[in-house]
Amino acid sequence: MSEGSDKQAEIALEQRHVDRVYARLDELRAEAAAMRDKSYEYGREATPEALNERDVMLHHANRTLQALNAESEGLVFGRLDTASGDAVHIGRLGIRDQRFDNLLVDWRAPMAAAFYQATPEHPENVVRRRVIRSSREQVVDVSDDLLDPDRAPEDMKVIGDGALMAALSRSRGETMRNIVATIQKEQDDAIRAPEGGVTEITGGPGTGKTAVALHRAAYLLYRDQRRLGGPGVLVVGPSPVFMSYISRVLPSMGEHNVELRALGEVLDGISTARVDEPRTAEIKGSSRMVKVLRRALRLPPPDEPGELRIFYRGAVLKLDAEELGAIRRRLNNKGVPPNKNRMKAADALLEALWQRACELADEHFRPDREELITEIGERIEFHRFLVAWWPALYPMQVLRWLSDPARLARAARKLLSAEEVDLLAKSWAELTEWTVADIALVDELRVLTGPPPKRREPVAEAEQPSTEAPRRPFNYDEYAHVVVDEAQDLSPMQWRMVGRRGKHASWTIVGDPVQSSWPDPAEADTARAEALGGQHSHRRFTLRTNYRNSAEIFEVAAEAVRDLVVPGDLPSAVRTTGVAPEVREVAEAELAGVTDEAVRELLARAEGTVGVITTMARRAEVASWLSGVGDPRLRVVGSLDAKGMEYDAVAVVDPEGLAAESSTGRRALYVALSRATQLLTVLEPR
Ligand SMILES: Nc1ncnc2c1ncn2[C@@H]1O[C@H](COP(=O)(O)OP(=O)(O)OP(=O)(O)O)[C@@H](O)[C@H]1O
Repeated sequence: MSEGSDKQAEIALEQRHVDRVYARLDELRAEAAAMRDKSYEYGREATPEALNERDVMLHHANRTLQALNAESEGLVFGRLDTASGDAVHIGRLGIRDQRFDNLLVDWRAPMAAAFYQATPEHPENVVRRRVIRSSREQVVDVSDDLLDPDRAPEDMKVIGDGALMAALSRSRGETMRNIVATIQKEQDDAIRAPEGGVTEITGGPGTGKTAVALHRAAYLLYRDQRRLGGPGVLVVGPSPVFMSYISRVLPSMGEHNVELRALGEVLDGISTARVDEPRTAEIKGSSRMVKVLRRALRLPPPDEPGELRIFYRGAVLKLDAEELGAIRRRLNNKGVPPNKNRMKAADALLEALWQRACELADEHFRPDREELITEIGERIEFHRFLVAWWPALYPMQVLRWLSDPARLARAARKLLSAEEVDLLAKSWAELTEWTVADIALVDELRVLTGPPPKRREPVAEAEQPSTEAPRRPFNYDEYAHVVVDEAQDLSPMQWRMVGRRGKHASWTIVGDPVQSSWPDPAEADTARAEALGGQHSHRRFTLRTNYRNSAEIFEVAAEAVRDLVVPGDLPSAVRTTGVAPEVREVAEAELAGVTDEAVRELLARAEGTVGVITTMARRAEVASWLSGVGDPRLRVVGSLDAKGMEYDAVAVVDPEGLAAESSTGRRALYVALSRATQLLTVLEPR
């Protein structure tokens, strides 16, 4: 038989199994739906036992349905043939037939581990590993690795090779796909590492860090649904664009109970994607801000009343600015969050008024302490004063007050330079929308001020809490596991914010120091260590193969940072396409026209997405050059939004400008140049 007809025969063989799996899947769906309907019946009886039973049934039925209804494409993707002659099919979920025999083994089950772990050197009882590729319910291809030729039966067929290469060469769509069929051994080691403590995954661009982190989340949820499922898993990533790009990976594996948040969306009730100029973001992210904010809270409110004057039984009791200042200092020194100190503030004022009354006492005026305190304490004018002098503090308002350079300079004395104060004050004075770096400051202030009285913060229209109520309590901090992607870019203030969400969590931390856009890694490391608390167990995995870029593209990207790193820090790209990137110098006046032309050419040549990456400052300008293109596969992004993203073809416009704009220079360029899977064009203004 020819290789072609052998392959058709093997495809037909697998199709028969796949048909059985889908038929059984239909049965299981029907059973789960029936169970859900039955649980409603139970509810009608309304006894506490029946209601409890109903809730358990309903929860179970809904979870099962959710898992069974996950994207059905590629449900069965692998098969292992063992030395003892058994065949095991591997899939995105586990399915048993009516006799309870395995029709499909979940990729996360121990039985499936050999699919990822077996190598010709250590075949682990596996003779042949097969990757099955399907389109909907139709098997279209099989691809085999023969791991143990000596133990293979005579008639065993081995078809084609390179399931991984085929997967990597395929064009990319809007969203990231799961990689369950082709997870590589070094990746699988990180995915299946124990849950507790901190698991750190590093590696260069395209080594699959994000993919591995998401598959690890799915794996951990599968292995310990009870511990992780309730408290939940949080995944934090750089931008909303990125979160949307990775949003389908977990649901495609049947996992819905994972919260995905960009750094500008971590705090409940407010979300932003706006970024500051690098220098401003750097100051806002620095841990010096903790002290600045602490001090800012101790300052009197901007419209603080200058004196307190109360008429009491013919006497005028007066506290002047100096006396009020001394009372404020004493209250501040107690270290209690100001919103929790409001009663104490009232008591301190009344006590000072009593002292004043004592000083004024004579034969006509004989004040009584209890009487004075009760009477003045109930007066509306006293309360008006208190509200103005010691107002309830709302984090966003406190931050907005710092747009006054004099006020900020007081809070930042000896912490920020005059130039830094100006930059920050200006950024808040010109505020139309909060920035991503502000969110961590607002979160810090939330803790420092303490909870304000239960009245909605007077926020501007754009900052109104989103109407979509979070499923968990506001600013929930009980996640059982937190995944941080692109961790190299978190500022110290952002580490503090994320750390608050995982007080009792185990962690998966994913990043690449070489791609860092944070200028002071040591400061961020300290904040990170604090955020992770006293986690003792710490394991580290390094991924060394770049699966995204063609070798030709990665060669150009690596050039940008070659002299900044040791050779071992750069991954090796495994796939050659024979297509060299195009690097062109263009006169500035012609840049718009040439960009338009180059992008149209990339769209014509690439099957999937095309990304145009430029400086943050020129984003809108470059987008306007391309407004006539009108192809939904085209994306124009600034360098920061390109973090973690991937496109089939990329045009990098103004690479030198991009490096110059970032505080980490060529590292930012390295990120931009390493986004393409197939084609890269670089346009450098002359
Ligand atoms: N084992 C694999 N099989 C198939 N595709 C893979 C595999 N590993 C990684 N990929 C693909 O390689 C690309 C890069 O993966 P990913 O985005 O996770 O890399 P990364 O290390 O996070 O990159 P960066 O640091 O540049 O953000 C993705 O398209 C991913 O699906």
